[in-house]
Amino acid sequence: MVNITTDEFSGLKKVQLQSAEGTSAEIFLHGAHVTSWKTSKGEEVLFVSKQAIYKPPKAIRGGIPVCFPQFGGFGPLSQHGFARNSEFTVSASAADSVTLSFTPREEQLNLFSHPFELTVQVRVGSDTLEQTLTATNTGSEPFELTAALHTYFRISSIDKARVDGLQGVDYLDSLQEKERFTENGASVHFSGEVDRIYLATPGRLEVVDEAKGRAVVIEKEGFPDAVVWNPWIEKAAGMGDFGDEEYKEMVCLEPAVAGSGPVTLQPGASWSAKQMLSLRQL
Ligand SMILES: O=P(O)(O)OC[C@H]1O[C@@H](O)[C@H](O)[C@@H](O)[C@@H]1O
Repeated sequence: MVNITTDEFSGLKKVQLQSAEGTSAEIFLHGAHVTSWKTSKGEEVLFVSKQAIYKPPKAIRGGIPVCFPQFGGFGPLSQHGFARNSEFTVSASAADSVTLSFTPREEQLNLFSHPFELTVQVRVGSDTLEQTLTATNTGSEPFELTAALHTYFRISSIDKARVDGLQGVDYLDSLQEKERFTENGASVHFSGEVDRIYLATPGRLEVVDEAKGRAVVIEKEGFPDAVVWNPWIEKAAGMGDFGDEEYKEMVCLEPAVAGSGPVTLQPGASWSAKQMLSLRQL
């Protein structure tokens, strides 16, 4: 049975999930946007800005925005596509999982003339969260898509956090006109703005939080790339829905179809990709 409630703060509809062991998540119908994933001990793993604006069509700052049918500026649409700005409906549910679906409205089809259905399935397990995107081309012509699960992880302090698993991987540096570099370090550390698209990465990456004594393990399928982002001081100050100091509390690690090239979806065909999040104590 689906548990749809009205969020007290924003007045928006959201779905709450709980696993048998007590892991929980909440997902707003606006954007199929996961805004909370709590361990069975009640500890929040995701970051949401205290200044997030809960006014559709604005996307919520934090949690896991769904970037579709475009990631970033890889296409003609505005940044990250329009799924994160759109209302979804519940198409299936259980206590520990929900499937939300979305088809573009007429004005969106004027911008992106390819009808599709997008579903986002979210499932919680014992200290895990699994999220699957599935897109079906319901039109009569092939189209190209890029996408990401733009996951904001809460960390205790940016100087004690790192991303592991990217050594030897090439990346496009979005701060240097997408120039291509190779990651030499065993870990990505943060001491300034970082905005990189790592290409064809391993399927398992980690956001390690030394101060918390834990790592979030990100396993991904169908998303070749991974974006690492922290806005740092200046960009944080320029964002109206993000606190000036909040860059210290978050790291984005985003499984993506981006720099490795778009996926082409033939008429009637479906594309699916997912991330599985779990925890590892250090
Ligand atoms: O402000 P937005 O549209 O949510 O985007 C946030 C960031 O998202 C990241 O994925 C991009 O790589 C950054 O360049 C961008 O600044």
